[in-house]
Amino acid sequence: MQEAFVALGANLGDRESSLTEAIRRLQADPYLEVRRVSAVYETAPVGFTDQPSFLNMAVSLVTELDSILLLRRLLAIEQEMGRVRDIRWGPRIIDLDLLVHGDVPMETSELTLPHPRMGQRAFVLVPLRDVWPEEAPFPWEAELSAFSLAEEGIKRFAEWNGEGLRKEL
Ligand SMILES: Nc1ncnc2c1ncn2[C@@H]1O[C@H](COP(=O)(O)OP(=O)(O)OP(=O)(O)O)[C@@H](O)[C@H]1O
Ligand SMILES: Nc1nc2c(c(=O)[nH]1)N=C(CO)CN2
Repeated sequence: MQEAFVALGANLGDRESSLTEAIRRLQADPYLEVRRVSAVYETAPVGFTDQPSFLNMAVSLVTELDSILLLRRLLAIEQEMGRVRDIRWGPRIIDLDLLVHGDVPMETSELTLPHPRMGQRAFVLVPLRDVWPEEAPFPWEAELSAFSLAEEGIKRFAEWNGEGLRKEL
């Protein structure tokens, strides 16, 4: 069993329902065991900026699957939920990115691990920090502490209460 970390994002339609649905699908997958679920953050769009703000979160899970099979299950969830691919970095109902799986880096045309852009993305590192094991050093601590969350347009939006999202008051 190896631990994996997955980033989730949504900025089209009912963002909260999409994230809830994606987590339910991960939890229902017999090959995956979801361990921790981060808080939900509302984040300003990065890359292609003329699009609605995102909700972002992260989960940790354990699995016997190899990294490619794990990625394919994540892509299948995106597809089943109706994700349409058009603009690169453009708006989407749901996005599931594999950030890290075990400690083996890899680079193929289908999958690069760790995710090649994660260190530059506060919207990934902030939720990832929530689910990173306390006993292990967080490898992107320096990158994370260099971000100003206000400047990055990141604010805490909701929590996962085990079944769904609970809005922060
Ligand atoms: N670590 C990874 N996680 C997810 N997809 C990856 C990864 N490495 C390579 N890919 C490949 O990238 C392809 C495009 O992914 P996707 O459409 O989610 O990109 P994006 O979210 O628009 O941009 P970004 O990759 O910058 O997050 C996937 O089909 C997959 O084969
Ligand atoms: N704030 C934010 N910006 C993005 C996001 C995202 O999830 N959150 N995903 C992108 C494509 O991977 C591009 N830009």
